[in-house]
Amino acid sequence: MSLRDGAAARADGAPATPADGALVRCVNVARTFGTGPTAVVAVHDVSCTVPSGARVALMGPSGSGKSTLLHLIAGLDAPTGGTIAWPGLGAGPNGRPGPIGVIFQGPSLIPTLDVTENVALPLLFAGIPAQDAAARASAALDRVGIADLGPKLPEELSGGQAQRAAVARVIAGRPRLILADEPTGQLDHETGGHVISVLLTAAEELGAALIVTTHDAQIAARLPHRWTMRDGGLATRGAGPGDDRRP
Ligand SMILES: Nc1ncnc2c1ncn2[C@@H]1O[C@H](COP(=O)(O)OP(=O)(O)OP(=O)(O)O)[C@@H](O)[C@H]1O
Repeated sequence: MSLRDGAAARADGAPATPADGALVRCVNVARTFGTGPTAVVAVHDVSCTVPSGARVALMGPSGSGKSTLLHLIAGLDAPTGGTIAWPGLGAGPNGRPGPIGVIFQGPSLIPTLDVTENVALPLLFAGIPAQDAAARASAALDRVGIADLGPKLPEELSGGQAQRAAVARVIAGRPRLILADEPTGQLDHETGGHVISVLLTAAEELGAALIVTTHDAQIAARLPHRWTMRDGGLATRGAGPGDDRRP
């Protein structure tokens, strides 16, 4: 698979094009770690489409392959089988798919940088001039309700504030797809609910699709589309209230 391949063949053989509204298309995707008797099949035979505007809760037991699938969709990892294409996103710098924002499990802020610098850093890496990056970082922090925390170091933030900062870092990049890997896993229920609200608002304002992995049924209920993984496969699909679309 080439990460530049923005028009890989669909399962029916037709080219995937932005015109069909698909941001991401996975066809028979597999990811095996290692080889031989100790190989771990983390994901197998997953076919799914992420339409623009999707709001997906990706659920499933621990070890069922959710994070692995998310990393594949993000283009941070390559499948060992099948194809992934990003027909609605195209290729960004370095051949990686175009604007995708990823929020990882647990703390992800660089401890020696203040919050504004953390949010601005990916913009600097993307070649945006320092002054513009700082302005976009401040605006993103304002959007998630922590404008006053810009000068703080990550260690001075609560868990919920740190996740808001992680959301701000994603917003600043203006992604068309946001992937959040258990963004509320280390937060109490109420704080987690606020973080999901911030994510949903951000996705709405950016016109971005959103996939959130979670073990929390109440968090999942905030998203209309439900995908469930089991033993590396996508076991059930659709299933949000009033929505039976296939993934
Ligand atoms: N880098 C790796 N090397 C080897 N095995 C891995 C690697 N990453 C994941 N795995 C294995 O792949 C399987 C799926 O892991 P994954 O993290 O995708 O599950 P998950 O559903 O996200 O779990 P959780 O809900 O606990 O985060 C597990 O058996 C895991 O041990």
